[in-house]
Amino acid sequence: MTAQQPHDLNCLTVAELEKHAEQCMDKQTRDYYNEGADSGSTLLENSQAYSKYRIRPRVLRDISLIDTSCPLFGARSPLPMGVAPTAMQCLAHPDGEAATARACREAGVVIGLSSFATTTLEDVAAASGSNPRVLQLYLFEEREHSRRLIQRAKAAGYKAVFLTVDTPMLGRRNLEIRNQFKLPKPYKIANFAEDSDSPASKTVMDGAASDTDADKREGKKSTSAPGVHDGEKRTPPAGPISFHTHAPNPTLCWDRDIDWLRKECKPEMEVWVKGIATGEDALLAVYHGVDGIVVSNHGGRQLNGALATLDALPEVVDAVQGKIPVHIDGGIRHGTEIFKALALGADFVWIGRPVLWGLSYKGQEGVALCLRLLRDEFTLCMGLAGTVKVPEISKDYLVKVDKSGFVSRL
Ligand SMILES: Cc1cc2nc3c(=O)[nH]c(=O)nc-3n(C[C@H](O)[C@H](O)[C@H](O)COP(=O)(O)O)c2cc1C
Ligand SMILES: CCCCC(=O)C(=O)O
Repeated sequence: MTAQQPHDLNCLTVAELEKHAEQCMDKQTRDYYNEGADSGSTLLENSQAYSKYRIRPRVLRDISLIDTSCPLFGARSPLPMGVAPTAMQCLAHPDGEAATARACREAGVVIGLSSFATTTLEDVAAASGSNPRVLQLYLFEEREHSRRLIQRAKAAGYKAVFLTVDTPMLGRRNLEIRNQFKLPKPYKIANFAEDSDSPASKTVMDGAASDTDADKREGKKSTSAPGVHDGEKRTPPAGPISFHTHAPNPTLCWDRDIDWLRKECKPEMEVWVKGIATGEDALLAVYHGVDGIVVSNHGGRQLNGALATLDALPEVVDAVQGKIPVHIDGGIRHGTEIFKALALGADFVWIGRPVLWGLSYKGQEGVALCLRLLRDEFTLCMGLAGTVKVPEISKDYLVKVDKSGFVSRL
């Protein structure tokens, strides 16, 4: 990714990228990617939260040399921005996660790979070369699947495991239900294709109609669903691995699971938790020895009515007091918003849907475009605000504007 790259005159903003992507995706994919849980108010507020803050630019500061780099996993990242893990990218483009990985490599931007990717973690590692990658983990009740995945990630040079902690149950996504979402042929939930050798597994892995998913959505009896305690012993979900059945794990808890994960991952890989939204849980994360946290509400796809991530960020930053890095995702659509998140104390941001829009627009080239737009906007914002190094970005550069237009310093 070079600064001299010519503009795509049809697409100069992430908002335009979203419009193009709408034309490129089929309805099932568009609905799955873009929707939030329930009414979608948290999805909306994740973005709107950024407009409550305005930037206080400083001038006459010689900003001729701007350094956008920051520390990440013991090395330096050229930008305080990575690609968030999002499932099933082959829905956006046949090249899927491999295309995203190649664009990330070109830009030097870290890629987060979903457990529920349509490309194996080994193929993504090959497409990444020496570029950093992290594996997002859904820790299954059936530990062996997760243990194998962790070992494979270690062998393939992943820097960290990001345990998603905001999915003890699956959020209610009505469009997904109405569309009877299923992964079309020939795509597979690639990382688990080999784990599923029963005939029943095969149908789901091959992308055929997923009765299991439909049953789960319709509330038919499942061993994994939490509910009123009826005295029966829980048994982990059996059969084909699909995200409806296996990703939500209602048994996850701090003591047993975080300690287990640290033992499995370390020292080769760091252990992070993704989906922290309160100061209390941030403190628990520090207590349990995780290497970092991501303030996230899963892009508004889990608990609707939860606080926008930018609004949750200050209490998390206060609680952590610099002991571990604090990252954030959700609703970031412009480089100035990266600046605002950093000014409020985040060390790094992750970008979800805009990357999927880029991928559906033009595959690898579209992801590269998305990363370039955000990079250029962020660099411009740093310069126009009078900052030349990422650590200089602080709350001194922001004010908050309330509903009546009253402006207050932070
Ligand atoms: C289509 C889609 C699939 C996602 N899949 C995963 C996933 O597999 N694991 C995960 O932890 N988060 C997943 N996420 C959440 C993202 O990692 C991230 O938290 C969110 O997209 C950030 O919000 P943004 O899309 O507004 O940038 C997904 C999000 C979307 C939109
Ligand atoms: C738990 C579902 C797996 C994919 C995902 O995380 C999402 O669609 O948001």
